[in-house]
Amino acid sequence: MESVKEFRKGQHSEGPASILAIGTANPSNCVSQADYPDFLFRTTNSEHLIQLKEKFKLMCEKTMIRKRHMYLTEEILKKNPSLCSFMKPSLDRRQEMVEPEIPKLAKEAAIKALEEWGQPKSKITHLVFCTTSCVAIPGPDYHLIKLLGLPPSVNRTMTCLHGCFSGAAALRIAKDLAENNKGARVLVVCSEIMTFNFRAPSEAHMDFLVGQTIFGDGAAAAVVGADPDILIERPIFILANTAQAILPDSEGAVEGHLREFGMTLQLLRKVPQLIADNMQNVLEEAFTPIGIKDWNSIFWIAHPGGRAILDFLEAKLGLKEDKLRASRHVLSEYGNMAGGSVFFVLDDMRKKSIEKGKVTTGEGLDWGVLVGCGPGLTAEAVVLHSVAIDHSA
Ligand SMILES: CC(=O)CC(=O)SCCNC(=O)CCNC(=O)[C@H](O)C(C)(C)COP(=O)(O)OP(=O)(O)OC[C@H]1O[C@@H](n2cnc3c(N)ncnc32)[C@H](O)[C@@H]1OP(=O)(O)O
Repeated sequence: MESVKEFRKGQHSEGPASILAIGTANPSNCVSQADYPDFLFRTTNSEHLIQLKEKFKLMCEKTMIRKRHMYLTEEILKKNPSLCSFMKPSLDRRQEMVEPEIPKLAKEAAIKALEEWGQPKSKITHLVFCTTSCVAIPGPDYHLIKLLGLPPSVNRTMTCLHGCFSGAAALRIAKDLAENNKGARVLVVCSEIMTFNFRAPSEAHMDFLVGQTIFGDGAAAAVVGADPDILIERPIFILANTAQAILPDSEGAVEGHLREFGMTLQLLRKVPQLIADNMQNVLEEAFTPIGIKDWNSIFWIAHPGGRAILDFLEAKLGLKEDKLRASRHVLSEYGNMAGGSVFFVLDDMRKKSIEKGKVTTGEGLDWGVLVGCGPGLTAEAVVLHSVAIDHSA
């Protein structure tokens, strides 16, 4: 009989986990940022708040967001007036709406990732599902298994309410699963429809309004696995190392509580400063084993949390202007879609790297970092290694 030690040896992968495919999806309804103030103040009967609307217009302009996808349309809002008040009880309606939609949107992204991967879905062994938009049992992970027709034996992990660091956290979990279960193929999915955030404007609660200038709806999926069969699988980014930290003196900086009127949102103005001030330590923790200290020598997948966050990060770390290009592009085209955003950035980076004739998926560079910051404040970093691009293929 094999010893436990021998048996365990056979359970580990030989090499590190990689991202083998990426898919993204958004609701078809798309709102231009320039039109959003009219949309918000009209649908919430707030047109009389003339000064607040002017201020909101300016805030929208400063986000550097061009458009966002939103599940909520004027038609849906007309049928659900409780969402258009500031604080009327509306949690029931909000949850009833998103519970079926979160797995549906997740399915769209997952199908694209599975198609790119090109392998039978019966080979998926694990599912990591993240959302901050709904709470239900069984959760959207369960419904996604059914919608995709995945085997009922798939091992599920659901992370709820990790907000904007959930994408990075999901990759950390997927890496651990793939490297500790030989042959595992992990489907990672983040799906957000942020109806909790929509409400009438109030001058007394500006953080709600900041949320309404930046959040967008979207889902992203990836297939993660170690020891790829290079005849049939193509790694895109290798997951080399991970690190998570609660940032010092950041209590209450991003906070939310589920209440009868939806989710509260506390977003302190010092969020961009706090993230920027602490990023050096987060990066050192993640990159010390690799020996990299020059943050301009790596490619960047920063969570597009808001324009000010990217600006502060760039200034504090002395990053060259093009380092956050992919994050700024995703922010501009989709807004902040919480955890899924970093997968949109990864997708953009590998596609642009091919288009521009770069030698690797990381804009021609070898090493890179994916960072997400969210409630806590919690920062999560994933050290990535790019993969060579064969332009002759
Ligand atoms: C959900 C998660 O898990 C994690 C997340 O990603 S949470 C979201 C994280 N994102 C943020 O915190 C947003 C970061 N902020 C920004 O990008 C920018 O501040 C912004 C685009 C919203 C505005 O741009 P700006 O250059 O700061 O404009 P600025 O002129 O200084 O501010 C405009 C108005 O915004 C409002 N404002 C900005 N940040 C605010 C905040 N956190 N709370 C309340 N009001 C705020 C203020 O009313 C301000 O007007 P006054 O100066 O007259 O008070």
